[in-house]
Amino acid sequence: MTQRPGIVVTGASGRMGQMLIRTITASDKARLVGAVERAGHDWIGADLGEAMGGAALGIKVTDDPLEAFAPAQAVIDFTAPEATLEFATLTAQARAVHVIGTTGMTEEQIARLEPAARHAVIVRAGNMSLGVNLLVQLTRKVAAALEEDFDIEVIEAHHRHKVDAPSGTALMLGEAAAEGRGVALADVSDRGRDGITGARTSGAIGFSAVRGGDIVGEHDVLFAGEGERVVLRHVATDRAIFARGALRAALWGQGKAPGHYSMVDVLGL
Ligand SMILES: NC(=O)C1=CN([C@@H]2O[C@H](COP(=O)(O)OP(=O)(O)OC[C@H]3O[C@@H](n4cnc5c(N)ncnc54)[C@H](O)[C@@H]3O)[C@@H](O)[C@H]2O)C=CC1
Ligand SMILES: O=C(O)C1=N[C@H](C(=O)O)C[C@H](O)C1
Repeated sequence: MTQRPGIVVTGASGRMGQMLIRTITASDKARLVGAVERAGHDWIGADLGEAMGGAALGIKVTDDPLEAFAPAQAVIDFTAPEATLEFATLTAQARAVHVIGTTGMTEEQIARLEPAARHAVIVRAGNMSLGVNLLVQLTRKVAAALEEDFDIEVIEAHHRHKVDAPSGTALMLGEAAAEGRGVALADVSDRGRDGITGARTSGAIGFSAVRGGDIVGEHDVLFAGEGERVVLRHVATDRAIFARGALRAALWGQGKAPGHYSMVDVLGL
């Protein structure tokens, strides 16, 4: 029997890091082989399980990704843009699959992933859940079916700790709506209205972000016409949906040709 792939989680103490660790340790398809946190974090050197308030796991949290990635077949990374860029280089050197959930990356930062994707598999998505990736497909179809007199607005809500806006998911939905309409999102995107904005620009795709409390993640794509509205909605109530998707991506990527893939590839949508 082939050995279960060994997985390292970066950002181990984070909201997603801890959810990923629980998901991987509960899985019979993968092994957790390492946990990385940023230098100076008070978990460095501690046993991961004990740091999470449970039984020892026999894995020490480290701030040395090079050493941690050496035995790994996959790295699951939900951290921050510059950290993810560093991890991409090191994951490619280890020839491991890099699953990237980090959002808030600029176009320039995304382009900097390409050298790594020439040597290893990268699976990157602003949302790893099955439901959102289905919603992306539906958004493209509805946008293609409706005329431009239906105004498109993407409305998202997240917890008070989220640092980027619009969310990665909102941008995926906006991209899908723009593709459905046959336009480039950069040409029609309308963000952050404030003050005397003037009337809505015809053909714009608008974005609004709500931040508060412990909201896991909610996304509406509103198609507002004269006399009717269509609303496509996804509501996440448990971060486990993202962790399950990320683990699925790490397993899917084993043995695949190097390249930059998305959850649409993983899910076969
Ligand atoms: N694609 C998806 O399905 C999802 C993506 N996300 C994204 O994942 C990212 C993390 O989200 P949360 O877990 O809520 O944030 P968080 O702030 O709870 O966790 C981030 C963790 O990364 C660590 N970190 C930062 N720099 C690091 C470095 N250089 N080395 C090692 N660790 C480092 C931080 O110390 C922290 O523990 C965000 O960009 C968020 O938008 C979140 C949920 C789902
Ligand atoms: O930061 C979060 O929490 C989430 N981030 C992702 C995003 O930016 O869309 C996915 C999910 O909505 C939760």
